[in-house]
Amino acid sequence: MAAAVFHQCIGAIQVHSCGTEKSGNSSLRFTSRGFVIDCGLLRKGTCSSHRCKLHVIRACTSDASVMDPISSTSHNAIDCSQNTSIETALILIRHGESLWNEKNLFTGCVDVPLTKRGVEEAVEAGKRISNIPVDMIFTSALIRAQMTAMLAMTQHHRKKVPIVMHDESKEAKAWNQIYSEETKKQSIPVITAWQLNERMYGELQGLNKQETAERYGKEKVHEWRRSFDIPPPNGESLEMCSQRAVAYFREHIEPHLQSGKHVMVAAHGNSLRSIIMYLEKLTSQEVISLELSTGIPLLYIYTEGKFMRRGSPVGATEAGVYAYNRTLALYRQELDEMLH
Ligand SMILES: O=C(O)[C@@H](CO)OP(=O)(O)O
Repeated sequence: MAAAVFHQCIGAIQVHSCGTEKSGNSSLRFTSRGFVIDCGLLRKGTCSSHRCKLHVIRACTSDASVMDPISSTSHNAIDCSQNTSIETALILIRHGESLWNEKNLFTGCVDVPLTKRGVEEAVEAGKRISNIPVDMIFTSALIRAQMTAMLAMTQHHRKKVPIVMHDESKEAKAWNQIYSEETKKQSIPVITAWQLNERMYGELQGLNKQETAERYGKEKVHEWRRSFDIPPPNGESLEMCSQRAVAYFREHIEPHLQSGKHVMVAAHGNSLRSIIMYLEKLTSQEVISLELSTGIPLLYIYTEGKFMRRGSPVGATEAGVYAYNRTLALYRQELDEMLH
């Protein structure tokens, strides 16, 4: 039944439609008036089978106030009598191009900033996710990931202020306290963690990739770069990197998703490959052919302990990006109402 499919998509809704029964790949498109059901029968506002004009549905009544990022209250549990499971967004972004990417040098844990192009990539990434809610940001301890996260957030429609949390000492913690609840609500905590750093490339750090291949042979260098368990000289293998990155993700990031927070993670090629390996249950064979572009955000929806990949939002105005689940759709509705 079509209605059942809709219920799966966004929870309890009122359907003003012809009640056509058609199962399959129905999807929801957001408009300023509500959610347009695209059940495959709807074309340009009329149902091709039944000439039913209004295929507009609204989510169940909910004040769905969005995010209080710093306090731990979650507002995602929407008061619908049906489907109350929490769905949250996880955005992963590899940093934009760095000065050593540009020079084709092994970078690893060397703390190199973005190029001008990297800055532009980060801004572009921000546009793509500008309508996706973000309650918390995790970045590595490296400036290229932090720059990417901050630049991306300059594009976000919510205009909340990302604030780097400093809890490395008692003093640091005390000295960056915020004393206004209202200001806290307009902030997004940014947590930095070395565990999300790029894999440590050992004695390859600072060497040119092309010259290293000429010196040690292409196969050897490919093995260092893309095997799962063979480390470069005195560096970390992908397996070693994945042990710390995935442990951090499971202990420190996943609980926030579970509690209803929308999370963005800005990190690196290999720490993100490790996390994606975990999210998508890739084998060590599969992960070695996974490549991530700089500055392209990837969206996952977390619900009931599962991660569902939604690809990369293709643009801030792309219809459909926001209707992946009812929480995102309601968030989008609030944004629209706020902006117009
Ligand atoms: O140099 C590095 O730190 C990484 C990412 O740029 O390189 P690779 O893609 O070879 O793992």
